[in-house]
Amino acid sequence: MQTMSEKIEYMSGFGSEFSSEDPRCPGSLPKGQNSPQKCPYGLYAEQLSGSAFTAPRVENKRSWLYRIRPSAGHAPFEPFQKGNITHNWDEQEPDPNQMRWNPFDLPDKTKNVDFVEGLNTVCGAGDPKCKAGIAIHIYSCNSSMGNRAFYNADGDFLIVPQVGELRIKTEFGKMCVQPNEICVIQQGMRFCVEVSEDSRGYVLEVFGQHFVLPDLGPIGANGLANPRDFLTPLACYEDLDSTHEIISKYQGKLFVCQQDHSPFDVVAWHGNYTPYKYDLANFNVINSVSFDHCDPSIFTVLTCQSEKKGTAIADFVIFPPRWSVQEHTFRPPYYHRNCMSEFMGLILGQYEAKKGGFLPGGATLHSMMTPHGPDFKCFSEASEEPLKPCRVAEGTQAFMFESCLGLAVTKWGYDTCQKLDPEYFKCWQGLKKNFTGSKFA
Ligand SMILES: O=C(O)Cc1cc(O)ccc1O
Ligand SMILES: [Fe+2]
Repeated sequence: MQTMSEKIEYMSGFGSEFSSEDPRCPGSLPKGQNSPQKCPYGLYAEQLSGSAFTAPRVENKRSWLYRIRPSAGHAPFEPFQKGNITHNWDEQEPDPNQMRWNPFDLPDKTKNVDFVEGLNTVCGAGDPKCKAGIAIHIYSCNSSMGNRAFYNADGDFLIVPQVGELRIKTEFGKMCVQPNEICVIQQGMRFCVEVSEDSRGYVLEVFGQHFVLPDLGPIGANGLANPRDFLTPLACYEDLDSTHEIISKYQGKLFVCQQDHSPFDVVAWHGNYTPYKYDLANFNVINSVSFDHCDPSIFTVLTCQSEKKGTAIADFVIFPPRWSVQEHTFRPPYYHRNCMSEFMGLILGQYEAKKGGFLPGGATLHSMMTPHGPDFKCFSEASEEPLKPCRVAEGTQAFMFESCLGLAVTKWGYDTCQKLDPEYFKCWQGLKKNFTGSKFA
């Protein structure tokens, strides 16, 4: 695939203490202290806090940015009326049905829509004011943000591109994120998305906590998503004295303000609170090599934990290409009723439990205790297939946002997008009675 990215370099590690200086300004990072009376090169020092000052050391997140001007120099914010972001979870009556969306529309070719204008909330729960909850959005855009920068005061964005490469300028430097890669841009970090084609993807927003790598327990010290495969940008500033717009997502609404310079004017920075990206192809898959279907938590890339031990406000789980070797086992996902909510998306190919109907760029939602599982065709085939070792999910990538919260579907998700498939329930209708009363059916 032709990419528009120049060769971008990154630093490797998850949540590490990084430091980076734009090579055009050697010595721009103050030595031995954060706030010198005068910073090198006449820069301003600014701290970005991603945790309470007093959070335990392992959870303490902050970065120091050395920038041409401090972020405070901007005109007042006013409401920004574009896009379909909402945190009004009462727009629709609750609906426990299994839901499936056909692929969400790419933007109308006659209009220019950027990443922020192209954000639509599908479902969610909770409230950023109380730092509790999540929102799931679909973005669909065809234009770059130009002199616009966005930051989310409410929480963190985990962005999953499905079509189109995103070139993301951040205060920390540049990232290029393609389908089958993801990135996380945490609370408060300013960024600008450039695209050169129709682009679409999914966003998981968490209000309360940051994403962490799951514990590995008996798996040991290595496996699943390895920390060294997470990539953080290198400092790269621009010095532009032209009008820029800053868009803030604050308490579920968008606001815009103007300033007379680029916000991407960070010459050097250090800290452990940064944006990062991850290539899903680097996921080290661990699974049963004897029998039975393991729970999909074995495929957790990142988790955002609730206060309740082991219970996620949101897990980001993938279904990567892998070997399937289990003996005397029904190998696809089992039939399931879950106390958690399961929102699934498809980046590429087909999902093993539903080879028809669930399409790349579409989604499903199986709410709390809503029964779901393999469709009729999958069940019939997998009950009879010879159990040889075989590759599954080759050339595909499905994923799940799993949450302990009950998710409410928005008006956009239910109605405006016009993608909800009323026929979805039919995929389980062919599951007939096989019971004969005799042990050997
Ligand atoms: O398709 C789903 O519903 C997701 C899922 C996958 C799996 O392998 C086991 C349980 C589960 O909920
Ligand atoms: Fe499930």
